[in-house]
Amino acid sequence: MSLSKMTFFERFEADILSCKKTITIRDELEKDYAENSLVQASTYEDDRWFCALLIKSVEAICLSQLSEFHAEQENMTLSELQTVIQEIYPDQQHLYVISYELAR
Ligand SMILES: CC(=O)Nc1ccn([C@@H]2O[C@H](CO)[C@@H](O)[C@H]2O)c(=O)n1
Repeated sequence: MSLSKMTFFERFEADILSCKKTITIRDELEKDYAENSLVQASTYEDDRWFCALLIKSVEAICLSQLSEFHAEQENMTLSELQTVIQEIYPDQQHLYVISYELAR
């Protein structure tokens, strides 16, 4: 079964709802989202639902491949994104780029 729920840090909620953040980068434990499936998004801090997302793709990535293009889709600079990923997933080289659209 593919996953049907995803949590985000609350600080990213506004960017997701305004479509400024259209990808998330996750590890092995959170890669099993099916393309074209609907996923319910809630905040990590208090598990508050805030939107439904339509999964567009899930692609494996090596940290060394992280680019300005990914950062743009995160509404961050590349160095901000590298810092965030280092904080959430220290020492992990293999991650997954999950792209999504806001479901309306
Ligand atoms: C709350 C939880 O369980 N996990 C995560 C993991 C990641 N992210 C965000 O995805 C991007 C790349 O990782 C960055 O914008 C991250 O901050 C998130 O919001 N929540």
